[in-house]
Amino acid sequence: MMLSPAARTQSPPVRVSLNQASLRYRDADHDLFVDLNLTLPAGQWTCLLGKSGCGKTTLLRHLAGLTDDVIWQGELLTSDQQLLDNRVAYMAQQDLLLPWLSVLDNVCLSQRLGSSSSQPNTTRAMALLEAVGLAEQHAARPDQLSGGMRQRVALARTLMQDKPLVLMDEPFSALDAVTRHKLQNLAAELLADRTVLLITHDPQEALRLGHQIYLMSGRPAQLTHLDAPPSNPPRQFDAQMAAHQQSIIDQLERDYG
Ligand SMILES: Nc1ncnc2c1ncn2[C@@H]1O[C@H](COP(=O)(O)OP(=O)(O)OP(=O)(O)O)[C@@H](O)[C@H]1O
Repeated sequence: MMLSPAARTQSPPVRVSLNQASLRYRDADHDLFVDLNLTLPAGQWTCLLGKSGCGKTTLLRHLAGLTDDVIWQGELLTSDQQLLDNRVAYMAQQDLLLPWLSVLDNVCLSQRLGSSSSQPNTTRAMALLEAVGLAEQHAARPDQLSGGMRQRVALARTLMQDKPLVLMDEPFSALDAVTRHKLQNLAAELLADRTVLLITHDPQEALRLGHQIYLMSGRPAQLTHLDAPPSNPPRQFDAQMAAHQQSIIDQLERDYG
């Protein structure tokens, strides 16, 4: 079955801006970031790199509305002036699959939990499972799967949701190189018109997928805009990208002191 981007049932792509954002965990003795500015252009992918612990996941969770243990200041604006509530698909670092549901039911979960009274689109869910290589495992429980397989289920569940803002925290980290390449292409295709923020530790992945790339570093953390290739993602990796990758690694290394 051919998979196409989910039928758009919502408003056009949304631009999301964080302005002068400062955040500190209530039990921490320092700010994680201060006066941070970030714009996620509508319908484009933004990739975020940075040393472990610098605050990337916190930033993502904050955009997802999942931080209640923080002191926060700043503005979170959308181009349509609507709140982000219920308009965010969030793929966490942990796969967060429900152990008592089958793989297929996990993929359909957001539709089951949503306000819509319509039945989950199991045909699309099965097509997504086929695309991530797990159609045969649709009736399995998550604990019967490997870590990489579980990550593929979580990705299928994210791609199943029809949300204008998609936040993904290292979504391809547990995959082998060939599967990762294939699923990067699939996600780029199916989320082509969404506003995406993707965290990755892999400069090559950021260069393949990002319309724009940021490096988060320091304490309090700052964002540095890095050049992304001018072509449209997903990009093929070539000699120019390899040179680009090395310059990103050099910049990342500076944060390790
Ligand atoms: N609930 C919490 N309460 C207090 N401190 C926290 C909490 N969650 C995270 N932190 C701290 O905030 C800092 C940033 O954590 P965060 O998970 O955002 O980093 P990260 O850049 O995503 O790291 P990684 O790349 O390893 O996932 C870390 O020092 C972490 O210990």
